[in-house]
Amino acid sequence: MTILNVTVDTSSSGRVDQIGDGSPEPEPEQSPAAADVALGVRHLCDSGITTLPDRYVLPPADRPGNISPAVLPVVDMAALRAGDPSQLATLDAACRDHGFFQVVNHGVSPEIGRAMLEAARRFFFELPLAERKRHMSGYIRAAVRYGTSFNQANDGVLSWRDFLKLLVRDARRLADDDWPREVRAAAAAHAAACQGVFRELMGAALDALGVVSRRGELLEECDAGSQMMMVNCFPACPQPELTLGMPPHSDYVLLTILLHDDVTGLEVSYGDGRWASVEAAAGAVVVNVGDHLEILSNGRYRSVVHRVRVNGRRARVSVASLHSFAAERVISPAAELVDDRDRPRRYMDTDMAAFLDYLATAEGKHKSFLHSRRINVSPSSVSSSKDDGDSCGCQFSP
Ligand SMILES: O=C(O)CCC(=O)C(=O)O
Ligand SMILES: [Fe+2]
Repeated sequence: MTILNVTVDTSSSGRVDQIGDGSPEPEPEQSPAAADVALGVRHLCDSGITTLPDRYVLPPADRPGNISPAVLPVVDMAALRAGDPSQLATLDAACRDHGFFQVVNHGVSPEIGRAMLEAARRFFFELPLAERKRHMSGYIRAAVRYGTSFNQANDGVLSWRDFLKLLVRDARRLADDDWPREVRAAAAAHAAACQGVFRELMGAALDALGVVSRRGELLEECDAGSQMMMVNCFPACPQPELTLGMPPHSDYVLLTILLHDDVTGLEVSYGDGRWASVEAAAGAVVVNVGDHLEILSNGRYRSVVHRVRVNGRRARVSVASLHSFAAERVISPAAELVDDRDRPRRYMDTDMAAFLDYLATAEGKHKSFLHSRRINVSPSSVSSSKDDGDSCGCQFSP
Protein backbone atom coordinates (compact mmCIF):
# COMPACT_ATOMS: atom_id res chain seq x y z
CA MET A 1 0.00 0.00 0.00
CA THR A 2 1.52 3.29 -1.02
CA ILE A 3 0.11 6.69 -0.49
CA LEU A 4 1.91 9.07 -2.78
CA ASN A 5 0.87 12.51 -3.88
CA VAL A 6 -2.10 12.43 -1.61
CA THR A 7 -3.57 15.87 -1.34
CA VAL A 8 -5.37 15.15 1.88
CA ASP A 9 -4.94 12.36 4.32
CA THR A 10 -7.86 10.00 4.53
CA SER A 11 -9.41 10.00 7.93
CA SER A 12 -12.61 9.30 9.67
CA SER A 13 -15.51 11.58 9.24
CA GLY A 14 -15.39 15.08 10.56
CA ARG A 15 -11.82 15.20 11.72
CA VAL A 16 -9.56 17.84 10.40
CA ASP A 17 -6.33 16.52 11.78
CA GLN A 18 -5.84 15.51 8.16
CA ILE A 19 -6.86 18.84 6.76
CA GLY A 20 -4.92 21.11 9.01
CA ASP A 21 -6.75 22.94 11.71
CA GLY A 22 -4.22 25.68 12.18
CA SER A 23 -1.33 25.64 14.54
CA PRO A 24 -1.96 23.77 17.73
CA GLU A 25 0.69 25.86 19.42
CA PRO A 26 -0.90 28.52 21.66
CA GLU A 27 -0.99 31.98 20.13
CA PRO A 28 0.88 34.58 22.23
CA GLU A 29 -2.30 36.63 22.78
CA GLN A 30 -4.25 33.67 24.11
CA SER A 31 -5.14 33.54 27.79
CA PRO A 32 -3.37 30.86 29.80
CA ALA A 33 -6.63 28.89 29.90
CA ALA A 34 -6.91 28.90 26.10
CA ALA A 35 -3.29 27.90 25.79
CA ASP A 36 -3.86 24.95 28.09
CA VAL A 37 -6.86 23.88 26.04
CA ALA A 38 -4.80 23.95 22.84
CA LEU A 39 -2.26 21.67 24.44
CA GLY A 40 -4.84 19.00 25.03
CA VAL A 41 -6.72 17.25 27.79
CA ARG A 42 -3.75 15.24 29.00
CA HIS A 43 -2.02 18.53 29.78
CA LEU A 44 -5.18 19.99 31.39
CA CYS A 45 -5.30 17.00 33.73
CA ASP A 46 -1.67 17.58 34.71
CA SER A 47 -2.50 21.19 35.52
CA GLY A 48 -4.69 19.85 38.33
CA ILE A 49 -8.18 20.92 37.25
CA THR A 50 -11.04 19.60 39.37
CA THR A 51 -13.98 20.83 37.31
CA LEU A 52 -14.54 20.61 33.58
CA PRO A 53 -13.57 23.81 31.73
CA ASP A 54 -16.58 25.44 30.02
CA ARG A 55 -15.21 24.72 26.53
CA TYR A 56 -15.89 21.01 27.12
CA VAL A 57 -19.40 21.28 28.55
CA LEU A 58 -22.06 19.98 26.14
CA PRO A 59 -25.62 21.29 26.04
CA PRO A 60 -27.84 19.00 28.16
CA ALA A 61 -29.43 17.32 25.12
CA ASP A 62 -26.02 16.19 23.79
CA ARG A 63 -24.69 14.77 27.07
CA PRO A 64 -24.37 11.01 27.50
CA GLY A 65 -27.31 9.48 29.37
CA ASN A 66 -28.28 6.01 30.50
CA ILE A 67 -27.57 3.21 28.07
CA SER A 68 -27.63 -0.56 27.78
CA PRO A 69 -24.95 -2.87 26.36
CA ALA A 70 -24.96 -3.66 22.62
CA VAL A 71 -24.86 -7.28 21.56
CA LEU A 72 -22.41 -7.27 18.68
CA PRO A 73 -22.64 -10.06 16.12
CA VAL A 74 -19.63 -12.38 16.02
CA VAL A 75 -17.88 -13.14 12.73
CA ASP A 76 -15.59 -16.18 12.79
CA MET A 77 -12.73 -15.45 10.44
CA ALA A 78 -11.50 -19.06 10.45
CA ALA A 79 -14.91 -20.23 9.22
CA LEU A 80 -14.96 -17.46 6.60
CA ARG A 81 -11.54 -18.59 5.36
CA ALA A 82 -12.78 -22.16 5.17
CA GLY A 83 -15.57 -20.95 2.85
CA ASP A 84 -18.43 -21.61 5.27
CA PRO A 85 -21.49 -20.05 3.56
CA SER A 86 -23.33 -19.52 6.84
CA GLN A 87 -20.43 -17.38 8.07
CA LEU A 88 -20.62 -15.26 4.93
CA ALA A 89 -24.31 -14.79 5.71
CA THR A 90 -23.38 -13.76 9.28
CA LEU A 91 -20.94 -11.16 7.96
CA ASP A 92 -23.53 -9.91 5.46
CA ALA A 93 -26.19 -9.54 8.17
CA ALA A 94 -23.71 -7.88 10.55
CA CYS A 95 -22.78 -5.23 7.97
CA ARG A 96 -26.40 -4.77 6.91
CA ASP A 97 -28.22 -4.69 10.24
CA HIS A 98 -25.58 -3.58 12.72
CA GLY A 99 -22.67 -1.85 11.01
CA PHE A 100 -20.50 -2.96 13.94
CA PHE A 101 -19.36 -6.51 14.67
CA GLN A 102 -16.61 -8.44 16.42
CA VAL A 103 -14.21 -10.76 14.66
CA VAL A 104 -12.84 -13.86 16.36
CA ASN A 105 -10.21 -16.35 15.17
CA HIS A 106 -8.59 -13.55 13.18
CA GLY A 107 -5.15 -15.07 13.59
CA VAL A 108 -3.52 -11.90 14.92
CA SER A 109 -1.42 -12.57 17.99
CA PRO A 110 -2.86 -10.85 21.09
CA GLU A 111 0.69 -9.73 21.83
CA ILE A 112 0.56 -7.30 18.90
CA GLY A 113 -2.50 -5.47 20.26
CA ARG A 114 -1.13 -5.49 23.79
CA ALA A 115 2.17 -4.00 22.65
CA MET A 116 0.32 -1.31 20.65
CA LEU A 117 -1.80 -0.27 23.65
CA GLU A 118 1.22 -0.26 25.95
CA ALA A 119 3.18 1.90 23.52
CA ALA A 120 0.22 4.27 23.24
CA ARG A 121 -0.03 4.55 27.01
CA ARG A 122 3.69 5.23 27.27
CA PHE A 123 3.41 7.96 24.65
CA PHE A 124 0.48 9.75 26.24
CA PHE A 125 1.19 9.19 29.92
CA GLU A 126 4.94 8.90 30.30
CA LEU A 127 6.35 11.34 27.78
CA PRO A 128 6.65 14.90 29.08
CA LEU A 129 4.65 17.55 27.23
CA ALA A 130 7.80 18.94 25.63
CA GLU A 131 8.38 15.58 23.91
CA ARG A 132 4.76 15.10 22.86
CA LYS A 133 4.60 18.67 21.57
CA ARG A 134 7.31 17.93 19.04
CA HIS A 135 4.70 15.96 17.10
CA MET A 136 2.09 18.73 17.04
CA SER A 137 1.75 19.95 13.49
CA GLY A 138 -0.58 21.98 11.32
CA TYR A 139 0.89 20.34 8.20
CA ILE A 140 -1.94 18.48 6.56
CA ARG A 141 0.18 15.74 5.02
CA ALA A 142 2.24 15.06 8.09
CA ALA A 143 2.67 11.36 8.63
CA VAL A 144 2.40 12.11 12.31
CA ARG A 145 0.16 14.54 14.06
CA TYR A 146 -0.47 14.94 17.76
CA GLY A 147 -3.63 16.88 18.48
CA THR A 148 -6.68 17.24 20.64
CA SER A 149 -10.52 17.24 20.47
CA PHE A 150 -12.18 16.09 17.21
CA ASN A 151 -12.02 18.97 14.81
CA GLN A 152 -10.25 21.50 16.97
CA ALA A 153 -10.70 24.43 14.61
CA ASN A 154 -14.46 23.99 14.22
CA ASP A 155 -15.60 22.31 17.41
CA GLY A 156 -17.97 24.61 19.28
CA VAL A 157 -17.61 22.30 22.26
CA LEU A 158 -14.28 20.53 22.57
CA SER A 159 -14.01 16.76 23.01
CA TRP A 160 -12.18 15.18 25.94
CA ARG A 161 -9.63 13.48 23.73
CA ASP A 162 -6.01 13.73 22.63
CA PHE A 163 -4.83 11.77 19.62
CA LEU A 164 -1.78 10.71 17.71
CA LYS A 165 -2.44 10.29 14.01
CA LEU A 166 -0.11 7.89 12.22
CA LEU A 167 -0.46 7.86 8.47
CA VAL A 168 0.75 4.72 6.72
CA ARG A 169 2.69 6.12 3.77
CA ASP A 170 4.20 2.87 2.58
CA ALA A 171 2.73 -0.48 3.54
CA ARG A 172 5.97 -2.22 2.63
CA ARG A 173 7.99 -0.13 5.05
CA LEU A 174 5.60 0.38 7.88
CA ALA A 175 8.00 1.58 10.54
CA ASP A 176 7.91 5.15 9.26
CA ASP A 177 10.90 7.16 10.48
CA ASP A 178 8.62 10.10 11.25
CA TRP A 179 6.50 8.10 13.67
CA PRO A 180 7.48 8.75 17.31
CA ARG A 181 10.11 6.20 18.25
CA GLU A 182 8.18 5.34 21.43
CA VAL A 183 5.40 3.77 19.33
CA ARG A 184 7.11 2.99 16.02
CA ALA A 185 7.75 -0.74 16.22
CA ALA A 186 4.48 -1.59 17.95
CA ALA A 187 2.46 0.58 15.56
CA ALA A 188 4.12 -0.98 12.51
CA ALA A 189 3.29 -4.50 13.68
CA HIS A 190 -0.27 -3.49 14.53
CA ALA A 191 -0.75 -1.68 11.19
CA ALA A 192 0.36 -4.79 9.30
CA ALA A 193 -2.01 -7.00 11.29
CA CYS A 194 -4.92 -4.61 10.61
CA GLN A 195 -4.15 -4.57 6.89
CA GLY A 196 -4.44 -8.34 6.82
CA VAL A 197 -7.80 -8.33 8.62
CA PHE A 198 -9.09 -5.50 6.41
CA ARG A 199 -8.09 -7.31 3.21
CA GLU A 200 -9.77 -10.55 4.24
CA LEU A 201 -12.96 -8.85 5.40
CA MET A 202 -13.21 -6.79 2.22
CA GLY A 203 -12.83 -9.90 0.07
CA ALA A 204 -15.60 -11.61 2.03
CA ALA A 205 -17.81 -8.48 1.97
CA LEU A 206 -17.53 -8.24 -1.82
CA ASP A 207 -18.49 -11.93 -2.07
CA ALA A 208 -21.45 -11.39 0.24
CA LEU A 209 -22.56 -8.37 -1.79
CA GLY A 210 -22.20 -10.30 -5.06
CA VAL A 211 -19.69 -7.80 -6.44
CA VAL A 212 -17.96 -10.23 -8.77
CA SER A 213 -16.99 -8.48 -11.99
CA ARG A 214 -14.46 -6.10 -10.45
CA ARG A 215 -13.67 -8.06 -7.29
CA GLY A 216 -9.96 -8.56 -8.05
CA GLU A 217 -9.51 -4.98 -9.16
CA LEU A 218 -11.21 -3.62 -6.04
CA LEU A 219 -9.07 -5.75 -3.76
CA GLU A 220 -5.96 -4.52 -5.54
CA GLU A 221 -7.21 -1.01 -4.88
CA CYS A 222 -7.57 -1.92 -1.22
CA ASP A 223 -3.94 -3.10 -1.20
CA ALA A 224 -2.84 0.18 -2.77
CA GLY A 225 -5.26 2.21 -0.71
CA SER A 226 -5.03 4.36 2.37
CA GLN A 227 -4.53 3.42 5.97
CA MET A 228 -4.37 5.71 8.93
CA MET A 229 -4.13 4.87 12.56
CA MET A 230 -5.70 7.16 15.12
CA VAL A 231 -4.28 6.46 18.53
CA ASN A 232 -6.84 7.95 20.90
CA CYS A 233 -6.33 8.90 24.53
CA PHE A 234 -9.26 9.71 26.82
CA PRO A 235 -7.88 10.69 30.23
CA ALA A 236 -10.05 10.30 33.34
CA CYS A 237 -12.37 13.30 33.32
CA PRO A 238 -13.44 15.39 36.34
CA GLN A 239 -17.09 15.61 35.18
CA PRO A 240 -17.61 12.84 32.63
CA GLU A 241 -21.40 13.25 32.58
CA LEU A 242 -21.04 16.69 30.96
CA THR A 243 -18.90 15.85 27.95
CA LEU A 244 -17.81 13.22 25.40
CA GLY A 245 -14.46 11.83 24.29
CA MET A 246 -15.61 11.80 20.66
CA PRO A 247 -18.85 13.36 19.38
CA PRO A 248 -21.32 11.35 17.28
CA HIS A 249 -19.63 10.60 13.94
CA SER A 250 -19.31 7.97 11.27
CA ASP A 251 -15.99 6.95 9.73
CA TYR A 252 -15.08 8.27 6.27
CA VAL A 253 -13.56 4.97 5.09
CA LEU A 254 -14.48 1.44 3.97
CA LEU A 255 -13.79 -0.36 7.25
CA THR A 256 -12.37 0.60 10.64
CA ILE A 257 -10.58 -1.96 12.78
CA LEU A 258 -10.70 -0.96 16.39
CA LEU A 259 -8.50 -1.94 19.26
CA HIS A 260 -9.21 -0.71 22.76
CA ASP A 261 -8.21 -1.48 26.31
CA ASP A 262 -10.52 -2.90 28.97
CA VAL A 263 -12.19 0.43 29.75
CA THR A 264 -15.60 0.73 28.08
CA GLY A 265 -16.56 3.92 26.30
CA LEU A 266 -17.53 3.25 22.68
CA GLU A 267 -21.25 3.69 22.04
CA VAL A 268 -23.32 3.06 18.92
CA SER A 269 -26.47 4.89 17.88
CA TYR A 270 -29.81 3.22 17.33
CA GLY A 271 -30.71 6.21 15.17
CA ASP A 272 -33.62 7.26 17.38
CA GLY A 273 -31.74 9.08 20.11
CA ARG A 274 -30.87 5.90 22.02
CA TRP A 275 -27.33 4.60 22.37
CA ALA A 276 -25.77 1.25 23.30
CA SER A 277 -22.31 0.57 24.71
CA VAL A 278 -19.99 -1.74 22.81
CA GLU A 279 -18.39 -4.62 24.62
CA ALA A 280 -16.36 -7.21 22.75
CA ALA A 281 -15.19 -10.64 23.85
CA ALA A 282 -11.59 -10.83 25.07
CA GLY A 283 -9.30 -11.21 22.06
CA ALA A 284 -11.96 -10.20 19.54
CA VAL A 285 -11.40 -7.29 17.18
CA VAL A 286 -14.20 -4.74 16.76
CA VAL A 287 -14.87 -3.72 13.16
CA ASN A 288 -17.23 -1.12 11.78
CA VAL A 289 -18.52 -0.29 8.32
CA GLY A 290 -17.56 3.21 7.16
CA ASP A 291 -19.21 5.69 4.80
CA HIS A 292 -17.34 4.40 1.73
CA LEU A 293 -18.62 0.86 2.16
CA GLU A 294 -22.17 2.14 2.68
CA ILE A 295 -21.87 3.99 -0.63
CA LEU A 296 -20.11 1.14 -2.47
CA SER A 297 -22.85 -1.24 -1.28
CA ASN A 298 -25.52 1.24 -2.45
CA GLY A 299 -26.89 1.44 1.08
CA ARG A 300 -27.03 -2.30 1.77
CA TYR A 301 -24.37 -1.94 4.47
CA ARG A 302 -24.56 0.70 7.16
CA SER A 303 -22.03 3.19 8.39
CA VAL A 304 -23.33 3.60 11.89
CA VAL A 305 -22.91 6.72 13.99
CA HIS A 306 -20.86 6.18 17.13
CA ARG A 307 -19.35 8.25 19.92
CA VAL A 308 -17.06 7.80 22.91
CA ARG A 309 -18.08 8.37 26.51
CA VAL A 310 -15.38 9.27 29.02
CA ASN A 311 -14.79 7.99 32.47
CA GLY A 312 -14.35 9.62 35.86
CA ARG A 313 -11.86 7.12 37.23
CA ARG A 314 -9.86 5.49 34.48
CA ALA A 315 -8.11 6.73 31.38
CA ARG A 316 -8.96 4.86 28.18
CA VAL A 317 -6.77 4.24 25.14
CA SER A 318 -7.97 3.04 21.72
CA VAL A 319 -6.45 2.63 18.27
CA ALA A 320 -8.68 2.95 15.21
CA SER A 321 -7.10 1.66 11.99
CA LEU A 322 -9.01 3.35 9.16
CA HIS A 323 -8.87 1.70 5.74
CA SER A 324 -10.08 2.75 2.31
CA PHE A 325 -9.15 3.07 -1.33
CA ALA A 326 -6.62 5.73 -2.32
CA ALA A 327 -7.55 9.12 -0.91
CA GLU A 328 -8.15 10.73 -4.31
CA ARG A 329 -10.48 7.97 -5.53
CA VAL A 330 -14.14 8.69 -6.37
CA ILE A 331 -16.47 6.32 -4.52
CA SER A 332 -19.67 5.18 -6.25
CA PRO A 333 -22.16 2.35 -5.74
CA ALA A 334 -20.93 -0.91 -7.33
CA ALA A 335 -22.48 -1.56 -10.75
CA GLU A 336 -23.86 -4.95 -9.65
CA LEU A 337 -25.92 -3.29 -6.93
CA VAL A 338 -27.71 -0.74 -9.11
CA ASP A 339 -30.36 -1.32 -11.77
CA ASP A 340 -33.22 0.56 -13.37
CA ARG A 341 -35.91 -1.65 -11.90
CA ASP A 342 -35.88 -2.09 -8.13
CA ARG A 343 -32.39 -0.99 -7.09
CA PRO A 344 -31.97 2.68 -7.96
CA ARG A 345 -28.72 4.36 -7.30
CA ARG A 346 -28.89 5.81 -3.79
CA TYR A 347 -25.68 7.87 -3.47
CA MET A 348 -23.97 10.53 -5.50
CA ASP A 349 -20.34 10.05 -6.46
CA THR A 350 -18.24 11.06 -3.49
CA ASP A 351 -14.68 12.20 -3.25
CA MET A 352 -12.45 13.95 -0.80
CA ALA A 353 -13.27 17.37 -2.29
CA ALA A 354 -16.99 16.82 -1.57
CA PHE A 355 -16.13 15.76 1.96
CA LEU A 356 -13.96 18.80 2.57
CA ASP A 357 -16.60 21.13 1.10
CA TYR A 358 -19.08 19.64 3.48
CA LEU A 359 -16.80 20.01 6.48
CA ALA A 360 -16.07 23.62 5.68
CA THR A 361 -19.77 24.45 5.92
CA ALA A 362 -20.96 21.99 8.54
CA GLU A 363 -19.71 23.14 11.86
CA GLY A 364 -20.16 20.43 14.44
CA LYS A 365 -22.44 18.26 12.29
CA HIS A 366 -20.00 15.42 12.04
CA LYS A 367 -22.60 12.76 11.43
CA SER A 368 -24.47 14.15 8.47
CA PHE A 369 -21.97 13.93 5.61
CA LEU A 370 -23.32 10.64 4.38
CA HIS A 371 -26.85 11.99 4.41
CA SER A 372 -25.71 14.85 2.22
CA ARG A 373 -24.62 12.31 -0.44
CA ARG A 374 -27.89 10.41 -0.48
CA ILE A 375 -30.17 10.52 -3.49
CA ASN A 376 -33.78 10.50 -2.36
CA VAL A 377 -35.63 7.57 -3.81
CA SER A 378 -39.26 6.83 -3.17
CA PRO A 379 -39.72 3.85 -0.81
CA SER A 380 -41.89 2.05 -3.37
CA SER A 381 -38.98 1.85 -5.78
CA VAL A 382 -36.64 0.27 -3.27
CA SER A 383 -36.61 -3.48 -2.90
CA SER A 384 -35.02 -3.61 0.54
CA SER A 385 -37.45 -2.30 3.10
CA LYS A 386 -34.74 -2.61 5.76
CA ASP A 387 -33.32 0.78 5.04
CA ASP A 388 -35.72 3.38 6.27
CA GLY A 389 -33.64 6.26 5.04
CA ASP A 390 -31.81 6.78 8.31
CA SER A 391 -28.40 5.36 7.70
CA CYS A 392 -27.33 6.17 11.25
CA GLY A 393 -29.54 3.60 12.88
CA CYS A 394 -28.63 0.05 13.72
CA GLN A 395 -30.08 -2.91 15.55
CA PHE A 396 -28.39 -3.98 18.75
CA SER A 397 -31.17 -5.54 20.74
CA PRO A 398 -30.29 -8.83 22.40
O1 LIG B 1 -12.28 4.85 20.93
C1 LIG B 1 -13.11 4.19 20.35
O2 LIG B 1 -13.57 3.14 20.80
C2 LIG B 1 -13.67 4.65 19.01
C3 LIG B 1 -12.75 5.55 18.27
C4 LIG B 1 -13.37 6.03 16.99
O3 LIG B 1 -14.55 5.98 16.78
C5 LIG B 1 -12.51 6.58 15.95
O4 LIG B 1 -11.30 6.79 16.18
O5 LIG B 1 -13.05 6.85 14.85
FE1 LIG C 1 -15.01 6.37 14.63
